[in-house]
Amino acid sequence: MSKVRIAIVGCNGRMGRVLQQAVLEHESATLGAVVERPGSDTVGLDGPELAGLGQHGVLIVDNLDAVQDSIDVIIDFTRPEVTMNNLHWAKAAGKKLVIGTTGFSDEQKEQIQQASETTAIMMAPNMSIGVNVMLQLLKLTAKVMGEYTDIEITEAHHRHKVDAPSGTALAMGEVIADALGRDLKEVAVYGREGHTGERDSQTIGFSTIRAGDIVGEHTAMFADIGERIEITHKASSRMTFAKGAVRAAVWLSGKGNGCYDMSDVLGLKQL
Ligand SMILES: NC(=O)C1=CN([C@@H]2O[C@H](COP(=O)(O)OP(=O)(O)OC[C@H]3O[C@@H](n4cnc5c(N)ncnc54)[C@H](OP(=O)(O)O)[C@@H]3O)[C@@H](O)[C@H]2O)C=CC1
Ligand SMILES: O=C(O)C1=N[C@H](C(=O)O)C[C@H](O)C1
Repeated sequence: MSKVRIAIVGCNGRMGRVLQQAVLEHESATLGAVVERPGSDTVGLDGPELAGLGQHGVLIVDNLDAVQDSIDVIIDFTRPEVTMNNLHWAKAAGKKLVIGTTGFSDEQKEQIQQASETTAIMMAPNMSIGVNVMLQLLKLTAKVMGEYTDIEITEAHHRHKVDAPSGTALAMGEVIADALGRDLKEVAVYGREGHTGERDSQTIGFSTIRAGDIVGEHTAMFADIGERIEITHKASSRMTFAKGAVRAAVWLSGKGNGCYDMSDVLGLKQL
């Protein structure tokens, strides 16, 4: 079988560099293209070589038109506005799209859903296996203990992260709120300061840490009087996200139109 030809958009970024490595190491994938921002002074350079992976003859371009015939699936870990442009391009060009970017507005999420009616899209704020198993554990814990415990979500990331709370923390909140029949928009509390009054038992609290080189850490606490459960995931390497994204791209290459997530890729919905 021929290999799935993957384009990495944002190839010089923290994720872009490990994504190139993960594609090169995957037996069913090949690096079809590497893309950077228009006007980048890295255009024309060998993408993998710049990422410290040796020469592979895949030269950086600054637009997807230039590589349309060399790619099957796009992997995008950039910024929301960049991803939205790539979404429109993918739709017009009939290419499949894996979205790892976080920080979308509700309107942008709606546009992604709409595009998936005519394009295959896989979107997940966290592509590690561990976080997606954790989301299943949260569903179970919320159903058993959520009604009588105080629920707090904390997350920690590196100093360069630009969105907060993380996409993963928000997904954790959504899974828990859904399991409890609550609307996250109504019950989420994003940080506390001053005279806050006592805790409202229906709320789900979020706390954010930005420091140093933390790759990504997430905890959900379900606290009662006398006991509490804390479910934690710690990523210590971006390769865990990159491997998940490449696995998703290869999986998506065989799928029809629709909006999929990591639980589809990992077969967690059948559990
Ligand atoms: N789903 C998941 O599992 C994970 C998701 N993420 C998310 O991925 C995103 C990226 O994170 P990270 O890699 O740390 O960020 P970086 O800022 O390191 O990387 C983003 C890259 O995109 C490039 N870029 C900007 N504009 C364009 C454009 N128009 N075309 C092509 N490339 C462009 C940037 O270039 P320049 O520097 O010149 O602006 C940069 O190289 C974030 O939203 C983050 O939250 C991160 C890890 C895991
Ligand atoms: O920006 C990051 O680095 C990460 N972002 C994702 C998120 O917002 O949840 C996933 C991961 O934790 C790393």
